Amino acid sequence: TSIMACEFDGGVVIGADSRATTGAYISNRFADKLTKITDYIYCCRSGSAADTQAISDIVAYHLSLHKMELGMEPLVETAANVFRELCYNYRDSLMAGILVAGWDSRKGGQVYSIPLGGMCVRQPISIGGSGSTYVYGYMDAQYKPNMSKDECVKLVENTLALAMSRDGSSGGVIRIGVITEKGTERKVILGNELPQF
Ligand SMILES: C#CCCCC(=O)N[C@@H](Cc1ccccc1)C(=O)N[C@@H](CC(C)C)B(O)O
Repeated sequence: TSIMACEFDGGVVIGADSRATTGAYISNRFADKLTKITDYIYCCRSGSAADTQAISDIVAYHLSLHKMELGMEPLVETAANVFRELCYNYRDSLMAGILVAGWDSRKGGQVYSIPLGGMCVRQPISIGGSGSTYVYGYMDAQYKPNMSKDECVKLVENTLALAMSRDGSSGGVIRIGVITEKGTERKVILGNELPQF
């Protein structure tokens, strides 16, 4: 897996490849690793498909109750904290590297990284999954503060395309999501349309 999330003024951009593997076999070449938690909060999943699906379902459930009690949209940091609580408390039983990203009325666009082990840290830009190891240098070299939405989308597409070309556990299509106060818009870049370097 190669996943990425990037903050910009007014929202976040999220992205993922679409490959699921069972050993060397590609068990799903069109997986959707961008998973809805609330209307304004998504997560990017890496690691065990089963573990990350189960965790996402539990967090979505808790936040749906919290929204009713609160009477307003849940905060992104609240969602990240519920993910962290599960990923840390059950760290010996789980294989899950998750990026939590979304928009709320208090802090706007936010990205929280929850790697294996269950720590939680906010980052303006974050990558994860097996493919991320190949593109840390590219991300560091290309990132600048206060990028526009379109600049973030381009950086996410390019970074994921590079990771997918190097990592055997990443591939397929690139799924992109943009989350702002207006909601979420998604698009797919097909395998034959990926940026070429
Ligand atoms: C059996 C079976 C199907 C296993 C599918 C399955 O979880 N594959 C995993 C790799 C993995 C991990 C831990 C144990 C085994 C196999 C996978 O493809 N993970 C991708 C993300 C998920 C959300 C699709 B990525 O991290 O590469």
